[in-house]
Amino acid sequence: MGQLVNGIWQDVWYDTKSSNGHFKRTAPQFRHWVTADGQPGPTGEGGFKAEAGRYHLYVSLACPWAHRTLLMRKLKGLEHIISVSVVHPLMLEHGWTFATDFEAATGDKIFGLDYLYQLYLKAIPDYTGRVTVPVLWDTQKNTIVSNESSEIIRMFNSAFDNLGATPADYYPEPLREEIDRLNDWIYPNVNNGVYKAGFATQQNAYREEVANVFNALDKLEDILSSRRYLTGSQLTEADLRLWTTLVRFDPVYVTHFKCDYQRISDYPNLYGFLRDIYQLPGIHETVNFPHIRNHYYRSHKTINPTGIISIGPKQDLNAPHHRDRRFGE
Ligand SMILES: N[C@@H](CCC(=O)N[C@@H](CS)C(=O)NCC(=O)O)C(=O)O
Repeated sequence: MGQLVNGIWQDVWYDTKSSNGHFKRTAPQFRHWVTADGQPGPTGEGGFKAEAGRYHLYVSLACPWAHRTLLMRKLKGLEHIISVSVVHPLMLEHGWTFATDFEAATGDKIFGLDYLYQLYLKAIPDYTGRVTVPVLWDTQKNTIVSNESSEIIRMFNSAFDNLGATPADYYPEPLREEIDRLNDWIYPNVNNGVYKAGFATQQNAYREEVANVFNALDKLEDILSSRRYLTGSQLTEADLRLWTTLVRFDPVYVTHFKCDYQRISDYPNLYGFLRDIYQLPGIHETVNFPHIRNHYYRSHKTINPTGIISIGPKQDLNAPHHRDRRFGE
């Protein structure tokens, strides 16, 4: 765990002292957009035209943010258009590495690098900042297009549609406002909420953060009691973004991040929603529990110094959910 400072790797843990024990996530710095015609997107520069085989996605199978991008790549049928490298699940003194001594850790398929930070240095030799996954790499311009998953999934949703992507829209125009509103509170309270609870270093900070997590889960349970997905009958990016946290919740966040007031399996609707999406075609192939559980329990030495991986819950994600029948779809 660490970061780059003026192009030099420094092995330091998150600073929570300056924020009264609260964990603060820093903003990603690469914000260009791949677009169908290469015109600039909402941020960054233009020149990143959608082309088959041009872009490469670097992910961790453990990371919920990287998982969003893998889900969208799968649902949009982009596997033959965008290739992927998978980092090793352990993130220790060198940050994410390309070691291959773990099943499904592929190494760096483009450059054969040892560490992910070396990729950031290829983009900006004196880069200062965190070295995070996912990363969308442009093999033509030899740079990082984006390291912000919420934007990468929007690109995947539409930019490659003329190149044979599966025709489906997970950010449909009529639902955009509602999706944005959902994302706006689900991200701080749930996706990042569990990290803020888990990385808190003062009791008050933890109490505040963990309460936010469960208040938000109660609200979500209520929404999902009357509709199959968050905005109704259609699966959208808001569902996918929530889901990558839910699938990690009982196996990791309950014990490792001390989010133990309730499990997802204690919420009938959230648990049904979790199983519903898990059972959609192709989705379970993006889930790798050995990466997920090894990453968290063995990488975060400040909160789990022994590196012992808990036994984990008894959970059958293939059990019937009946949400399709219940909501008439
Ligand atoms: N805003 C980023 C956040 C990604 C992120 O924080 N990824 C974590 C892994 S789950 C990471 O790489 N952390 C390394 C670090 O913070 O040094 C996104 O959504 O793409």
